[in-house]
Amino acid sequence: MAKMNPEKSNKDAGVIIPSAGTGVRMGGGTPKQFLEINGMPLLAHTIRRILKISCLRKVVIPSSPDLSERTRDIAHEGLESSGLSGSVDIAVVAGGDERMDSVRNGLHALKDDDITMILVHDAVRPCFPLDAVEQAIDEARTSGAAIIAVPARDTVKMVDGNNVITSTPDRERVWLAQTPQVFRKELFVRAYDKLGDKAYLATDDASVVEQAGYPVRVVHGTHDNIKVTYRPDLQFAGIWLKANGEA
Ligand SMILES: Nc1ccn([C@@H]2O[C@H](COP(=O)(O)OP(=O)(O)OP(=O)(O)O)[C@@H](O)[C@H]2O)c(=O)n1
Ligand SMILES: C[C@](O)(CO)[C@H](O)COP(=O)(O)O
Repeated sequence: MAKMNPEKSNKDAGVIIPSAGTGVRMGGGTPKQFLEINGMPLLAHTIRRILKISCLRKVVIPSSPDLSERTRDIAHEGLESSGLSGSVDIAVVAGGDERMDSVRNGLHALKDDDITMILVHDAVRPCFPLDAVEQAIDEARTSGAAIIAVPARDTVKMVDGNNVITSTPDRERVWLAQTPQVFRKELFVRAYDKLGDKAYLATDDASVVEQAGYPVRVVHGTHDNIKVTYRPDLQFAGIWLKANGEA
């Protein structure tokens, strides 16, 4: 029987970092994950912080094929600077048309790996809270699925096609989904299998699991954990990363 590398033996998680978007809302031609913040691509910041999660064994990055080499270079630089070359594997795979297609491809690359937990984290969320992620991993180990989210700060309105308010949901029960989102591998695979070819567009990973009928818990995140979407978000992320010792 093949001997397990001792540096990997206590690591049982894989992370999918979907990075195949084109950044339409950011504009400007360069996909936002390659824009520089404090002298480093946004994707590099996200990877370096993700590598601080102690149970990670494998990082899978869905990327558009023309940018896969650049993506691989950024990922390997991150791995080397974190001193984890011997204990974490990296794979870059093809992304898909929608975020959920990219995640599906990432999941395919992890299917046969000897891991029990899967995290999914946007390439463009570099300011996530590590302690909350560890809590979400613990929660998902026990209950199957947990995501980082924050309660709504503002009053929420449901609005019809004519911009008329139709209802005001109870704010106490409205949470905004972020990433990382964490799942037991066998449950996440089953949820995607259950979807099959159904035409269903999930804008996050928990939705796929909810559709399959499994409960997903929320763990309190932070409002700082923004998804870099518009130009000013780059500035916020730059300040946050400096203030938190991340270059
Ligand atoms: N087909 C897609 C679309 C998105 N993503 C990734 O999913 C994350 C969140 O998506 P979003 O912020 O919407 O990124 P973009 O799709 O690039 O942005 P936009 O919607 O403005 O075009 C990003 O890391 C993005 O690269 C992906 O891997 N594959
Ligand atoms: C997964 C996500 O980041 C959770 O908030 C979000 O749903 C992604 O949405 P987008 O349409 O790809 O920006």
